[in-house]
Amino acid sequence: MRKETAQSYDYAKQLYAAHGIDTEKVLQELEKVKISIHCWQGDDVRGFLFRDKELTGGISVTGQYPGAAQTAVQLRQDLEKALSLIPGKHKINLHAIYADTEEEVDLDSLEPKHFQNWVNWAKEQGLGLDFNPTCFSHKNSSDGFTLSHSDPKIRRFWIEHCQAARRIGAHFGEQLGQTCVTNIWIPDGYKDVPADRLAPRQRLKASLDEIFKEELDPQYNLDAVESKLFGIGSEAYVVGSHEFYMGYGILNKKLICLDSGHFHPTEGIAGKLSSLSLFTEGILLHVSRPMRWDSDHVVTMDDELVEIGRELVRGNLLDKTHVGLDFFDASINRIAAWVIGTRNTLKGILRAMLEPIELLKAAEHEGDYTTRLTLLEEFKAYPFGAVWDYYCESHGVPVREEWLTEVKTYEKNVLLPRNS
Ligand SMILES: C[C@H](O)[C@H](O)[C@@H](O)C(=O)CO
Ligand SMILES: [Mn+2]
Repeated sequence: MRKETAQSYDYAKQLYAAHGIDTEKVLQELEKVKISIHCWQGDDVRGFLFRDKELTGGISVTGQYPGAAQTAVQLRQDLEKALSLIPGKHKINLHAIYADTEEEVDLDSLEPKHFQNWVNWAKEQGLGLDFNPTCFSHKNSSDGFTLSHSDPKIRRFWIEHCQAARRIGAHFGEQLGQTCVTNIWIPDGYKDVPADRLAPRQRLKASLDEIFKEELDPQYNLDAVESKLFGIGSEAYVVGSHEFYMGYGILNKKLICLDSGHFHPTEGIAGKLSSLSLFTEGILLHVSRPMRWDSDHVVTMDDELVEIGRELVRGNLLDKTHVGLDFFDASINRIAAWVIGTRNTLKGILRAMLEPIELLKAAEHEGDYTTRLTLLEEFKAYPFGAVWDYYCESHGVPVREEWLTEVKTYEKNVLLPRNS
């Protein structure tokens, strides 16, 4: 441990201790937080199954930064690099299109064997895996509808894909000894105001009932459902809205996924966590950064991230919440994107753990809002960065922006040659 890191940490430790905050305990708690890092930042959501297919489903990646992973081997190599720059042990979130197989296989016929290379790798690295059926970028989703499609044949295809995905998820959980969260998101919706909002929702509900009919051991697989307000081409109506999935998830004991980019442009998700936690089996977060729309910018230390961290920590919700990321930016180095977004998410949680929660709650309880505001504001300048640096260094990962040098070297030696 470098002298300056240890000294700054000791100073910070004393400052926090004066308010009853035990930084050693806080870091033990932070150690338990696993972030589910989405693989799709590494290759702009292309996957390996249908590489000639354009990205559809009302989502979009912009930017032309060189060095995107072209193969599963490259993607794993890039993830390893990113993981080496992030403190703690985490999970990797795969989409079905990331099957690593020589076989020509369609989404409805996917099996665990098509992901065995991922499982072997995750075992070697001590990582967990999460999973998602890919209900977009496919010929059967070309008109924007999948599980709520009016054609029963198309619906059947997507039902079978989601059923297959859950089995793959359970396989991950069983093989890796860490529960896999399998999350269903579909793009279904209309560009313009529909005449019938109900029928597609009835069909979606029936499809989900079929998908979840097979009982899977919750120790291996947990199901989640993800809503959205609008996408490109589904501006007027999305079948799987927040209200739809909130009802479905509560009634059917599924995790509800909140993606921070999937609500009204000024609506945050932090304030929803306490309410949801009272009624749901659990929550899945897709921490993202919407800019004017669901633009999936890299997560930064903005007010929303700070609030999400606070709600998770103050409400003791970390045990009930699976914290995943969801952004894809091709205008910057993709490994840097993972590192910035994941380190920020951990830092947001750490910052919240280092606030004088009991003092704040007591002040609020007594109606002493002056003390509440004073503490909140003064703690913004407390040296949480010194505690973070200590955490990074004690985990053998670079402190502060030092990690960038490693990413730049990797870019020169590994990423840029991919494009030559
Ligand atoms: C790749 C997508 O971002 C992901 O499946 C989904 O979670 C989403 O957020 C779509 O907007
Ligand atoms: Mn999402």
